[in-house]
Amino acid sequence: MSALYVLTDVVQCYGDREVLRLPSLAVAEGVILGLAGPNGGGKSTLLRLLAFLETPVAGEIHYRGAPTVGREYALRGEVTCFPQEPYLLKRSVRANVGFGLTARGARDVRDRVEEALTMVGLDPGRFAGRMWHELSGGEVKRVALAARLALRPRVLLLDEPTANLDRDSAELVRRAVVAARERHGTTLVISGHDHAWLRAICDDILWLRDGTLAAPLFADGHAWPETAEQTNTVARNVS
Ligand SMILES: Nc1ncnc2c1ncn2[C@@H]1O[C@H](COP(=O)(O)OP(=O)(O)OP(=O)(O)O)[C@@H](O)[C@H]1O
Repeated sequence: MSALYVLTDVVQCYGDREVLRLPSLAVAEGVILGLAGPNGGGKSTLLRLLAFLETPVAGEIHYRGAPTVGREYALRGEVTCFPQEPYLLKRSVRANVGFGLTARGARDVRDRVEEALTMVGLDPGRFAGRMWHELSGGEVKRVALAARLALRPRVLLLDEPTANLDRDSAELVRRAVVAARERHGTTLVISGHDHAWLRAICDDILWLRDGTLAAPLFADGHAWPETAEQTNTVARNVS
């Protein structure tokens, strides 16, 4: 696999406070990379940089082999974000999931909406015609995820996608994410506090604390941050 992102000496500050410092980080195309660590560790900040929503105050981000500085706006179309608290448009489930596809002029909107709903475990026959207010909180989250999956993005960045979900819903999200990579080759970066869930799905998990990369967790769980000695190890599949 080749590197999709390469970050070198990246620093991000809010005001005069440094919140992220990454000497070196590479994310391979097609990987599922987890971001773990305590509140305020810098996970969401890193996701915003990978989404090109912010520009670092220092350092370089390369995407698909080219520098990104000055091209952030154009590059945002390559990346789809799933925020911590996704919301739906005041429309039907079908209209919500199809919104981005219709905006892009896709022709097979109906089929792709149904595929995406099925991927998140929502039967299109039961759910597509429902209105946004006829859903539980967990269903809202899965509809919002289906709207992102329907776009078949190259990169999908998920900020705590299982927060407030019960075990069954979290499992459905896990399967949907795996399917996105298997069917469409999507690269996924996922932040979360549910370490067991992350370990079940991620090729690698990075541990961010106080804005720096600490010891890595591996998907097989053999190295927890308390005991690991390695630092600044990054997604292993980078060539
Ligand atoms: N817009 C902002 N302005 C100022 N400081 C910010 C802003 N966003 C985040 N921060 C600060 O940056 C640091 C990293 O925050 P970030 O949201 O990236 O952490 P996180 O690891 O995602 O946390 P959580 O697990 O709570 O979601 C924190 O100290 C936070 O207070």
